[in-house]
Amino acid sequence: MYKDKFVSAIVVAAGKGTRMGSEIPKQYISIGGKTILDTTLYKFEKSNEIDEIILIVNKEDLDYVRSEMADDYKKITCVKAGGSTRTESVYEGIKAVSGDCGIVLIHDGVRPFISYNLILNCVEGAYNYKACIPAVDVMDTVKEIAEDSFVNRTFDRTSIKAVQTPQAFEYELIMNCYYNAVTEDAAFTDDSSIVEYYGYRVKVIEGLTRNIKITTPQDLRIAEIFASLY
Ligand SMILES: Nc1ccn([C@@H]2O[C@H](COP(=O)(O)OP(=O)(O)OP(=O)(O)O)[C@@H](O)[C@H]2O)c(=O)n1
Ligand SMILES: C[C@](O)(CO)[C@H](O)COP(=O)(O)O
Repeated sequence: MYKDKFVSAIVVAAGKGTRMGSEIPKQYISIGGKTILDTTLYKFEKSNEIDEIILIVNKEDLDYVRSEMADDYKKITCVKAGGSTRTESVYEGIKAVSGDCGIVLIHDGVRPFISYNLILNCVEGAYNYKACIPAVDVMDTVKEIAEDSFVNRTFDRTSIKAVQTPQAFEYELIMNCYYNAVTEDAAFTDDSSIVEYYGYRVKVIEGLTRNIKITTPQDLRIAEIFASLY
């Protein structure tokens, strides 16, 4: 609980890992003796603020996860199949949270290096502002490139941030936004974009550089090092 609010964490792990190109989906690859997904789940299991975990996985992994993984986590209340996009998978999670849920955290199952402090800060942000996301500075210069591969424009980097998860929201706000968004044609790449799309303000807090999304084989090598540190 955070103050008077029941807090649900939705961990989405129903992706195929196309960019990783591994034989098994990347969330089941072991780093430092534990799968990436287990490392992520452990953080939410041990966080003081989290009351329940909703785990979203591929339909074909449901039996394995329910029988071999879910029992290790007392806070997992539901393991459910995701959809063909991240947005669909998240929506399955939102529909599965407990009735008394007040705050929802949505986290990528492949961001295992999240800290307890970041979880707390995101929950606190959702409590205070209804919508809160973590972000870090961008180290490269960011440009918009036209279809002909010539530069259109260069952004002012002081106002550009790279956004992470967990993204945290008041339950009613995120439920209403997702309920409407699933019928939209737009492709949303994070949860905040959906909330922004419906005109709500989203508070940005300091993220964590180690909270990487393991996406490519190179990320996996970095993750091996991080696993021995965090
Ligand atoms: N249909 C989907 C797609 C993605 N995800 C989850 O969303 C997170 C971020 O997605 P990404 O890193 O893109 O994972 P994949 O979709 O597996 O990777 P790729 O895009 O390379 O196929 C991951 O934890 C992934 O499992 C999901 O639950 N359902
Ligand atoms: C939600 C996210 O992790 C925020 O940075 C990101 O947008 C997910 O993108 P992906 O292409 O689904 O990995």
